[in-house]
Amino acid sequence: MSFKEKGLLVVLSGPSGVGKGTVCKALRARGTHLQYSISVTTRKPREGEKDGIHYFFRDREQFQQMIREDKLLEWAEYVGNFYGTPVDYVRETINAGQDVILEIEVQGALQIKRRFPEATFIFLAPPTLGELKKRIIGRGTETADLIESRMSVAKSEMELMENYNYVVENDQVEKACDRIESIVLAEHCRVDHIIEKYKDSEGAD
Ligand SMILES: Nc1nc2c(ncn2[C@@H]2O[C@H](COP(=O)(O)OP(=O)(O)O)[C@@H](O)[C@H]2O)c(=O)[nH]1
Ligand SMILES: Nc1ncnc2c1ncn2[C@@H]1O[C@H](COP(=O)(O)OP(=O)(O)O)[C@@H](O)[C@H]1O
Repeated sequence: MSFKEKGLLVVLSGPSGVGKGTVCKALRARGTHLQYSISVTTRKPREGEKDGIHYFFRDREQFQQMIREDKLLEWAEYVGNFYGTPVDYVRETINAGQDVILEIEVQGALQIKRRFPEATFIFLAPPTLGELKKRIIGRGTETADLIESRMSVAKSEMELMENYNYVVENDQVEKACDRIESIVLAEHCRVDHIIEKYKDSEGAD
């Protein structure tokens, strides 16, 4: 019997500074079987960042046009810049049977929850709020004022944890990667995913 299995949409989110970027980079380095969506942003490229590799860098007018043309699965304004996920890539990759991971902030994750509830939502959590603060300070990208406002945003973002299917503590990067890999494996065996797979295969021998 042959059947076509759709890929999963995995949404990895959590407060700024928790380590989303670091964990995604480590998953890539491991060669974990996931496809990484490239977001569109209006923020300026940082040194070493390339268009079409790290982000699609666009101006505000181009971004607004993508919203009008319904080309974004979700989008959010974050610290004065816009970020969004191109919908075509996600749809095509999932339909081709491959799993896609999105590394996005929490507002965007909540939009996906409304539009695409069957996605797998993983909240990356810090071991403690004190540790989160240390990481934000350690990254050195924020001024003292901004650190306090990031922390108050982070506290309210922590309360959104209940909207997710899984919480992964990012105590150690490699352990967090192990947990995410286990979740993806388990999601492929979920009964509703399997039933969908057989429905889609009706008529196949
Ligand atoms: N909603 C949404 N958030 C995104 C998207 N792409 C990146 N982000 C988030 O935007 C935030 C800022 O990203 P970035 O400017 O690259 O800075 P950094 O990740 O904090 O170093 C991070 O929390 C990202 O996870 C997207 O397509 N949609
Ligand atoms: N498990 C971890 N233990 C200690 N430091 C970490 C861990 N994960 C990430 N970090 C550090 O925390 C800071 C924020 O990580 P980053 O990936 O930029 O967060 P985010 O993408 O969620 O904003 C970085 O300096 C990173 O090296």
